Amino acid sequence: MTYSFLQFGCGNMGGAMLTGWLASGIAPAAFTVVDPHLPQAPASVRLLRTAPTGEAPPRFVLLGFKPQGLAAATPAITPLVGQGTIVLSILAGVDLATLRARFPQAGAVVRVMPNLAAALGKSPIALVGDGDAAINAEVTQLMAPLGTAEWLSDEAEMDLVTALAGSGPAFIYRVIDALAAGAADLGLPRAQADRLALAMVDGAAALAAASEHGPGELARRVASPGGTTQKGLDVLDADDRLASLMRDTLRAARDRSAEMTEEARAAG
Ligand SMILES: NC(=O)C1=CN([C@@H]2O[C@H](COP(=O)(O)OP(=O)(O)OC[C@H]3O[C@@H](n4cnc5c(N)ncnc54)[C@H](O)[C@@H]3O)[C@@H](O)[C@H]2O)C=CC1
Ligand SMILES: O=C(O)[C@@H]1CCC=N1
Repeated sequence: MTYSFLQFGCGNMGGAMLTGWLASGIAPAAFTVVDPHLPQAPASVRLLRTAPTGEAPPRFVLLGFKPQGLAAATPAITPLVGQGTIVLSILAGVDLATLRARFPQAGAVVRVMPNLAAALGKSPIALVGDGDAAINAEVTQLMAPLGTAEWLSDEAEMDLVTALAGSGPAFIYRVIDALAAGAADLGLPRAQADRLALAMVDGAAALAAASEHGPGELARRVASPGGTTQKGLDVLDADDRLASLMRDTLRAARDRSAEMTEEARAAG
């Protein structure tokens, strides 16, 4: 597959996606990055400070800047979006209607919600768009090197999916940090606690991903009756503690995504 790919914004998330694509063997020459601040693009990727002029619209345009930058960025991007262009947007909270209003001439607009593990090909990639089945298949193929594509049946799910799949790594990093901090408080040297917590989470996630069993059954298998694990699980489970903490966390992130949708609509 050859790509003609123009990426606006190559920071944390756009950079992770580009890293994932390049690692999969796609030729760097397939990509042009437009970013006013990126210090350096990966080797052989064309880096421009402003949108190119006089060039034919590419097959893919990726919007990879902050959601609040969409209105200001639109005039420079518009001439590069043709009827044969698929606009891919990773902008949290910017809905298809807003994107379509900005790029009415696009062949399709597709919202993409990845996370930073795209750099390793291990991101969930939530997708929703207004293209046909052939376009969706093409986008699925494009996303394959970054992780697991998951098309949503309803765009309304995107706020919650953003909380879970997009923001989720930050929540897990907090958990890793809290485990290590807890162990340090209870007496382990902090650096050792950090190493142990990270190795444990890495192995536990890999095992869960490889296992035919769900996390509930895996937890049961760790917990010997009358042993240490059950005592800890009793603390997490008491009064629905962990479950309600996770629900509240996701709700807050989801609601912020919905607010951002309104803000992006209001920006015109
Ligand atoms: N950071 C994350 O884990 C995730 C971020 N996202 C979304 O990705 C987008 C980018 O977020 P980050 O990468 O974290 O931000 P960032 O601040 O690291 O990167 C944004 C980049 O866009 C560039 N930029 C700003 N205005 C531009 C313009 N008009 N044209 C071209 N480039 C421009 C900046 O120079 C910067 O390099 C956001 O819309 C966010 O909602 C989505 C999923 C996960
Ligand atoms: O925090 C944010 O708004 C973005 C969207 C998902 C992850 N980062």
